Amino acid sequence: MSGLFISFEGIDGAGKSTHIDATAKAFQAQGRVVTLTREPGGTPLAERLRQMVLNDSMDAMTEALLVFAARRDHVQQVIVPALARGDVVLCDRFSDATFAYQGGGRGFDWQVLQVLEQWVQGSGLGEAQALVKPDVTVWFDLPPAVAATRLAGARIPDKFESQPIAFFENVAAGYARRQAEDPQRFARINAHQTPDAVWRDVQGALRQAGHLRA
Ligand SMILES: Nc1ncnc2c1ncn2[C@@H]1O[C@H](COP(=O)(O)OP(=O)(O)OP(=O)(O)O)[C@@H](O)[C@H]1O
Ligand SMILES: Cc1cn([C@H]2C[C@H](O)[C@@H](COP(=O)(O)O)O2)c(=O)[nH]c1=O
Repeated sequence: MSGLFISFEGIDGAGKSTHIDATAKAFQAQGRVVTLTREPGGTPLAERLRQMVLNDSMDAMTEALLVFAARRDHVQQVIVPALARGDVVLCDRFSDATFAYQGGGRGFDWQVLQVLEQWVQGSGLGEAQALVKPDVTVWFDLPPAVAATRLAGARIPDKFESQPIAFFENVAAGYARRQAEDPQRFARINAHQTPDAVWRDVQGALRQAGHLRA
């Protein structure tokens, strides 16, 4: 059986985490082995880099280089081996988040991010070849003002969660640009609904793509 790579994306508070466990259970009920992971993170080294990215002040290029360094380790150590075993890999954020947050949110150069993506998710030798990238990206699309209301008081905000709504408008624009560049890969979910309705749409999208049975 071949592996399947699904990423979950959206601005902070959009509702990704609420639905990733349910997605894992749905695949396990169909006899699939699931690898649940996240970015930045997923390996001991990448989790250490996560702490820096989420807590330390730095410029946009430093942030981009650290998240790609974490991704390189994660791809090599976890994602590629899991896909080779035939697992379903469910990843809470992947490279679209870098384009959305560092590209859209921070205004870092989109073309430089595309070069880094080729290097990090390819062979690392700069050769033109198939990238390690999600088969499906489930994008939880939620107005930033609604996400802010959901997060208010829920936990101590990290560096990104403390950003103003204007920042998240730019992050959302980054996600929209990524979707426009690769529309077949994206399942855009209206996350401004009840959790049950969002879950129905997530299942519907994965069924329509032929990955979940009814
Ligand atoms: N459809 C929904 N309607 C109302 N509240 C929701 C909905 N989905 C999730 N929530 C609540 O919103 C908050 C954020 O949800 P969740 O942690 O799943 O978001 P997230 O996208 O994973 O956020 P982050 O990326 O910041 O970790 C939680 O308190 C959760 O219970
Ligand atoms: C992968 C990735 C993530 N980020 C940001 C986005 C979030 O604010 C945090 C991760 O926190 P979460 O609770 O796991 O969603 O990191 C980023 O800026 N760039 C990235 O590439």
